[in-house]
Amino acid sequence: MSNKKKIGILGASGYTGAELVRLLLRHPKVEIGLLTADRRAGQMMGDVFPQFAPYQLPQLVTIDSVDWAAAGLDLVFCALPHATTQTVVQELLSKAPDTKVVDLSADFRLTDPAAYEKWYGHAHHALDLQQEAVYGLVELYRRDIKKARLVANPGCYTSCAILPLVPLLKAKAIETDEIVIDAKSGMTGAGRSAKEEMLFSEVSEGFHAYGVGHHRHMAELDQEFSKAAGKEVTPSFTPHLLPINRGILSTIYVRGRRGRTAQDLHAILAEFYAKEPFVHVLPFGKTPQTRHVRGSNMTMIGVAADRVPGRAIVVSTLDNLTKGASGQAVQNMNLLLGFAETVGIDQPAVFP
Ligand SMILES: NC(=O)C1=CN([C@@H]2O[C@H](COP(=O)(O)OP(=O)(O)OC[C@H]3O[C@@H](n4cnc5c(N)ncnc54)[C@H](OP(=O)(O)O)[C@@H]3O)[C@@H](O)[C@H]2O)C=CC1
Ligand SMILES: CC(=O)N[C@@H](CCC(=O)OP(=O)(O)O)C(=O)O
Repeated sequence: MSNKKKIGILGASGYTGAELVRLLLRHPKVEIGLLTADRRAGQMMGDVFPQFAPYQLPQLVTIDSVDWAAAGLDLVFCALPHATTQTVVQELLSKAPDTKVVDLSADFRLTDPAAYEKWYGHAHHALDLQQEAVYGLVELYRRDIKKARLVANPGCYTSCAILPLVPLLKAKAIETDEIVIDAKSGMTGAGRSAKEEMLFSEVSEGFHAYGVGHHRHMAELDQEFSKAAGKEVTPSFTPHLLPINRGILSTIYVRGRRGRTAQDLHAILAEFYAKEPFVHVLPFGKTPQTRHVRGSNMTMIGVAADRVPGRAIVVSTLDNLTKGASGQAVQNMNLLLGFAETVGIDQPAVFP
């Protein structure tokens, strides 16, 4: 009998679900025991994504057909649309309370029920689980994640901004009311379901901002920044849609506090992440590109001086499907199941 841990992926026919399959196929300590889909239930992964055709994988089934108590799953990844997730996770944990869950949606990321209701437009349906969930950004919450049952994997834009900014806020090294995050994402960030505004002809050869002044990731940024600073922080944040498949790059403008220079801010980040396997701080003045992290679980951060006295420019990049979603989720799984943190996710970016 295999002593590998048995893993389920809900929403395996979507982009983050498929990225989980890609990563777990190379993971030596787990086997995939369940894959679910909605419209594509009944198909094989190789029918939906031909790159998986050579691999032995379970057939895609509906969530309703799963008997959670009998499934014998050690851990379930939930890669479903927002709001669908809450009732599914509630049902799963009521029938199989020892199963660990890593949820990739936003359903359990916000600790304040009022903030959830405000930003997502409806009351939360599983408030007890919302309170139980641990925010799954490993570099900041490693100790809590190891003890958790339900982990709320962070958003992709938010990871790309929280990783560079939280150490600076914790060190009280930047002014909290002058943070500007100018973020750009590739199109897989929007998921695989067909949407008119995501057609090639609507996005290629162009570039635009969206969610201007009201994107829901602001709630997550406010939560994590305020916690780090010990006071309310509301940054400016504007997402843009890039006509590329994978990658987020954020250009972040900050002002050093009490005479802190850009070099001081760089030193804080370099020290904070010196031992982290998935965050790389570049030498001062150098900035990363999305292609340096494509397909890897790495976040790259660069810091440079602004010509405006007292200000610094921080550039941060990650792959939205990997460190921004499924790679981060596997990093969480490794902690939850007691594996070394880097197993299965230590490959470098694809080249070129
Ligand atoms: N894409 C990204 O970069 C990131 C995504 N996320 C979050 O991860 C989650 C998944 O995103 P993503 O993979 O992009 O989404 P996709 O739209 O690509 O995939 C959604 C998956 O959920 C299934 N599904 C849809 N509706 C239902 C339903 N009502 N009941 C059961 N299953 C359903 C789909 O099945 P079928 O294919 O059969 O319709 C598909 O497998 C979302 O909450 C998203 O916000 C988080 C960070 C980054
Ligand atoms: C390019 C694009 O559309 N990106 C998505 C965010 C990515 C994501 O999935 O974040 P959540 O998990 O919080 O939904 C958006 O702006 O809605």
